[in-house]
Amino acid sequence: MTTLTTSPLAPLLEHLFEQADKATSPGLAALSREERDRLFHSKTEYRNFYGLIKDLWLPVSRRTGELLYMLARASGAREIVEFGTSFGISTLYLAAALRDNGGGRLITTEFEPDKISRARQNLAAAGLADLVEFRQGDALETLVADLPGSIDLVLMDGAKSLYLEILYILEGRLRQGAIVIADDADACPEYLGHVRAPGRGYMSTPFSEDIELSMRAC
Ligand SMILES: C[S@@+](CC[C@H](N)C(=O)[O-])C[C@H]1O[C@@H](n2cnc3c(N)ncnc32)[C@H](O)[C@@H]1O
Repeated sequence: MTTLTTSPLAPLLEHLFEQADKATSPGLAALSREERDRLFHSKTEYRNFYGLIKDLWLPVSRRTGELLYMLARASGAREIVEFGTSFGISTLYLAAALRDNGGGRLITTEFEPDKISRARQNLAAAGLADLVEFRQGDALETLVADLPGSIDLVLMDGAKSLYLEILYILEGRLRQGAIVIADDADACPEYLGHVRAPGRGYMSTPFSEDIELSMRAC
């Protein structure tokens, strides 16, 4: 029996994935494919882009969620940082792993206030709110202070154009053996270039559904 596979979390996740599937975005529908692509990759207009599509949940898949839970459990993670909370689906998987590891802290950050508020409710409904510290604002600002001295696991799932900048902020605190999971990493070639380059201190491999799985090796 695990927190992930039992009530209240298991039925809650089913319900949330159903809700996520139903969400639509007038903001996204109004954008041309070219404009969508440009904003998605922009390093300066990501705030505008995610504001336009704020009705979408954009959650990790169930498989990726299970992978997050397994990686956090297998590594015995106690200190986790998440970039990109949205409605808190990935947060639920990671917080469940912390609970089953015996406790810890998950710092998660999101700039849409309505999303943070819904994520808070979801974590409370799962009985996992005590493990999560929500930081509202741009991760480039919210993650620069008050971080754990040693980070065990990072999930990158916010604006793809910022993955490398966020990694630079966290890098000095990653413990040896720390795991970094980057969702939709193909959208961020400069990030992939860094974690895959010899001599940068990582082992890294593409893994499942557009994930880059990296480990801080030294
Ligand atoms: C792909 S969604 C995250 C999905 C979430 N991890 C889940 O599985 O439910 C990306 C989220 O990151 C947020 N975001 C993007 N860039 C951000 C930034 N620089 N700072 C804070 N939040 C950001 C967006 O508003 C959006 O809600």
